[in-house]
Amino acid sequence: MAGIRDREKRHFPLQQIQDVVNLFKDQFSDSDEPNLAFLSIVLGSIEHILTVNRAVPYNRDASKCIEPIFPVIQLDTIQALFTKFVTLVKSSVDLTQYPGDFATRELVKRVSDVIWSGLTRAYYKDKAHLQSLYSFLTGNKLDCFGVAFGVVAAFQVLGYKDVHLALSEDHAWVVFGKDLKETAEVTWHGKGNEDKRGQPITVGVSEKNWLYLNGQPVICSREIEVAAIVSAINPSINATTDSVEMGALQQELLWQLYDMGHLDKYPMALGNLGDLEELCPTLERPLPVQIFDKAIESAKTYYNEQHVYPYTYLGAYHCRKGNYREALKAWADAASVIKKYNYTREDEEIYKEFLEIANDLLPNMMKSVAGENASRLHGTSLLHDPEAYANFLRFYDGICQWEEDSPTPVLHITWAKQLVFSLGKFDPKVRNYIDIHGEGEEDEEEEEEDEEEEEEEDRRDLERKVPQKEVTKGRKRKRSHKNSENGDEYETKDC
Ligand SMILES: FC(F)c1nnc(N2CCN(c3ncnc4sc(CC(F)(F)F)cc34)CC2)s1
Repeated sequence: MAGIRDREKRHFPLQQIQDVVNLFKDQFSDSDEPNLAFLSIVLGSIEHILTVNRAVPYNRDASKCIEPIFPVIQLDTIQALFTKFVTLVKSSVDLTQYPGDFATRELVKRVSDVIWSGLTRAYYKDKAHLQSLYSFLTGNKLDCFGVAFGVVAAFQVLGYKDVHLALSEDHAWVVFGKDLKETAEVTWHGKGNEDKRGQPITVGVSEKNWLYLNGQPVICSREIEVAAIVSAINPSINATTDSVEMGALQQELLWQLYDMGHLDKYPMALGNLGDLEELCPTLERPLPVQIFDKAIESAKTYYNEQHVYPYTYLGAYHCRKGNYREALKAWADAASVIKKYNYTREDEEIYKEFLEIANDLLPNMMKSVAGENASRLHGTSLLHDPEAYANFLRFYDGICQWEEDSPTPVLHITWAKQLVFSLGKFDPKVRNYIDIHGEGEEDEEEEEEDEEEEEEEDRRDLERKVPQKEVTKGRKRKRSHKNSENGDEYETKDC
């Protein structure tokens, strides 16, 4: 692994967002890999100054907003930290004990221990700004993602090309070896769970398990690892304020990675970009909904529809915009993904996501729609819309199916109370306009229709031989439409 070369040095000192964008562009400009440790230290040091230690001159005259500032990042600061990381990694691992081009499980565990032992004993693990090597090298603190990323960056320093980051929607681990066939835990997950560092993630562990995305995690290349640290940028200064400069830098870098195609297989990064574009739209760039749809298409194309967040990003966006029909459809689609999983105790994050939708967002949405007199009087309200009702039922059906065969229950009395509350808001007449059948029944119906078509074909044959006055027509097929991507169909008749 080369150190910091002229290719990096010539961009310093970094004085504005464009300098950082150019530095990143340069990292992808030739055959060498982007330098993960170096880039993480750069991003972490900028984030530290813009969010944690905002040495912004306090503006006494409150009427003038504080001029956006950008810290001047000196090369020697970055160089010192990078050297510290390289020294730590190279001095802790005696590579003569690990011959061969590919990493071994023992070496992966060793490097994970090196990062692990560099952490302070006790600290709040889910605090903000603990994701970068800047945090590791200046504060000895990393979050779950940061430890996994640190292991991959360390292997790059040691000259390995096979160790890569694997990302699910709430966990991170590494893949390594010939054809990236091996997997290993390198960090902890959640609270109160023993870490399983060094262990492989077997099919038995990942099957029907949301934490491991049923074997469909994002397997990063070096470029997608850069996208991961850009996506992990946290512009928040406190619970209510974000650094405009840090958010702008993250947005710029994500568009640069997007243009190079490095977000194509990374739905969550596309979701992050969609959220940033909602806050601060970039001229001549796709709209947030288009970006969220790209994330959905990416999850369909590369991850066999096993990812939930692309739909919850879209649903949250539509809910914020008051597009309640579209929000309902996105949430029904999200539930149609989660129903393929069994809920286990380490899935709290996605549980909280669906709990908020079912017991907070949906009821409030129904309340506000029920209050809209005009649309109610004209029957154009969502409460009269059979498609909205069908999506509402599909949402809850998905959650019930999620709970089925799960070792941990999902539903409790609050879910039931909120279901009754939301369900009761729909106009009773809407129930006359939908037919419900699962995937199994639909096959029967299709068989029936196939038989009819065969009979029809026989009649036409007969007619051609013995012309008759009239031939009875097959039964008229009701208009049916795919309400979801996974084959469940809720048929609606023309109302
Ligand atoms: F509206 C909802 F769907 C969401 N809003 N923000 C969401 N995020 C925020 C960003 N986020 C992420 N964004 C990019 N990459 C990753 S990799 C990962 C798992 C772990 F942290 F590595 F363990 C999480 C994550 C997690 C999901 S989902």
